[in-house]
Amino acid sequence: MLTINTFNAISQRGLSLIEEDLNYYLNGSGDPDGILVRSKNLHDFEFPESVKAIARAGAGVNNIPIDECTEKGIVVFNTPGANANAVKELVLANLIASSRNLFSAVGWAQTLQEHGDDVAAVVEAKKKEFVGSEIKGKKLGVVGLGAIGVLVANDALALGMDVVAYDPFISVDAAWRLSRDVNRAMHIDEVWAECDFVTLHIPLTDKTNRLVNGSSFNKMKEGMTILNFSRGELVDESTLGQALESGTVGKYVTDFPNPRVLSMKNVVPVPHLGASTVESEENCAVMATKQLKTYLETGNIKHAVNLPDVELPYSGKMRLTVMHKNIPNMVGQITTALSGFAVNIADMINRSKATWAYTMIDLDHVLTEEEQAGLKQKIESIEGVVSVRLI
Ligand SMILES: NC(=O)C1=CN([C@@H]2O[C@H](COP(=O)(O)OP(=O)(O)OC[C@H]3O[C@@H](n4cnc5c(N)ncnc54)[C@H](O)[C@@H]3O)[C@@H](O)[C@H]2O)C=CC1
Ligand SMILES: O=C(O)CCC(=O)C(=O)O
Repeated sequence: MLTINTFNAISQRGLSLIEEDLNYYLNGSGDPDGILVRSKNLHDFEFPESVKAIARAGAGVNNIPIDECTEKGIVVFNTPGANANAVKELVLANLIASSRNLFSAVGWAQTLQEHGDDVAAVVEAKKKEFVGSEIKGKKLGVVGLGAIGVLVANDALALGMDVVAYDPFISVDAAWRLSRDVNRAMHIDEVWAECDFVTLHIPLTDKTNRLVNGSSFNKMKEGMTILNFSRGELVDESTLGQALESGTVGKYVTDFPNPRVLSMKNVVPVPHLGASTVESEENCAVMATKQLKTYLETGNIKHAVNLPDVELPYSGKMRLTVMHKNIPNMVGQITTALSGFAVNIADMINRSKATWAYTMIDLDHVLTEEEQAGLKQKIESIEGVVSVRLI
């Protein structure tokens, strides 16, 4: 039996894939084989030794200590694209709503009951204070052209906007999906200088932390709106307040409110709703659960952030999986360890991603419990090996 524990509210569509499988316990013990999580911060979490994999039902993995997990032999998955449409729709909604002052106007209208039969007259007298602008013909900057950024860029074009985008690391897949009418910014400063709206769709990493900072604000077109549905830390809050105060930034729409940002003027706080649709929660939960179960049951890897995709049709009687550093002579040492157990290799695969690698070897017969323990111990003692499983 395998155990999967969950953090956060995971959609029932995903949970049923565990509950209805007799080989699994859901939230069954303190020593799970796998963890399903959404936004819970796991940086201070003590991972039990039993944990072999974590699946993030969502895109951003900054809540998971990836390097620590990798060193401990834990594979970390996410669900690329599974919530992209939900975020895109909310970004477009906020693009229009912020341009039309919709939230403050609706907030005001909700207070009018006391005017009784005069409500219509009060509305007509005051509505000029909420006059907005159309987004058609305005320039939108999209920073990050991944699953979400591409959808936002293409649909903003359809709404009549000029779109300029910046992503020096765009994938070939994303480039194929991007409309050729999206203009390419060669430097992020072009986005700051030219755009009426900028929307951020990049991961939070050491390199992108405070990507939008005092120097960016100095280059910005006066009064621009920034939409941040990626992560709060991408924007330097120590200089944001002044940029909003001076009007350099006209509005800051953020999915990541905190006390500091809430005290600033012209902030539109959204309570982290980017991925909060029934459809997106189901997509993420189902994808994350399937990836996690596939890894636990077969060793095959799809959409891990710390290892490459590795898939090998099961062709032997028993499977050996080894997660190890991407250094010379690892496969040689693993097969040498196997040679002591008089077992033939039916098939094998080795793939690497940056400094880490993964080797799967199908064996032509089932080893005894004693042989399995001996083999595991031998391979675990190879320098650079962080996880060994026999499935
Ligand atoms: N508000 C919410 O509920 C949600 C927030 N997110 C956030 O949005 C982020 C993006 O999500 P996806 O589009 O699904 O991710 P993705 O991985 O498909 O795309 C990210 C893109 O950013 C680009 N990029 C990385 N560093 C960059 C830089 N310095 N400048 C320009 N481009 C850069 C990458 O090349 C990639 O194309 C996630 O990492 C997450 O933090 C994602 C889903 C829901
Ligand atoms: O699970 C959620 O609601 C948050 C989604 C998110 O922020 C992400 O996928 O990066």
